[in-house]
Amino acid sequence: MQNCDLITSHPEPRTLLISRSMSFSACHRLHSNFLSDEENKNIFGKCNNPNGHGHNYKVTVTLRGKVDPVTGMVMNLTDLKKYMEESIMVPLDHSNVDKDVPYFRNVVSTVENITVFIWEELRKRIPAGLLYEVCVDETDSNKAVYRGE
Ligand SMILES: Nc1nc2c(c(=O)[nH]1)N=C([C@H](O)[C@H](O)COP(=O)(O)OP(=O)(O)OP(=O)(O)O)CN2
Ligand SMILES: [Zn+2]
Repeated sequence: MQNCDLITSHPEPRTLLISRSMSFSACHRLHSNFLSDEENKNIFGKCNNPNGHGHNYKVTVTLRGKVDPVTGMVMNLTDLKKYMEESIMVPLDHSNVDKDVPYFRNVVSTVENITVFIWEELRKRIPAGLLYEVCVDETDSNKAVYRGE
């Protein structure tokens, strides 16, 4: 047995988490079509201002899977980059989330719902069972994490 075999040999392929991050900029307004103007103002406060406001969102996508013994990869991170560009950058970057993204026509653009939207978009593209977690930082203080439950 050679030295490199000693390092990598294991009875079964090892299971790891791998992650990639990407940032996008967008504006939004917290507003529910199912509430009155007064209720919207009471619940969402300054974030209900009709002029909207913007964020630089940071999204981290984590996959969980077995390392292919030949390639040494759970998934090629360059492929993950492509899936993230299609799922995050194309629909959301430099958008007015509430007006430009049909999903948010009747869904409030909270960081929770944006995180679920991104999960659903990624799920259409990433091979079954690999997507583990989507984390969206809306500000330095506010974030949401979704694992598909
Ligand atoms: N559960 C949620 N609550 C709030 C969300 C959200 O997405 N989910 N979003 C907002 C606002 O849109 C905004 O993004 C953050 O508001 P806030 O934390 O009040 O931001 P500040 O600029 O005041 O940040 P400071 O940390 O106070 O500087 C609100 N709530
Ligand atoms: Zn906001």
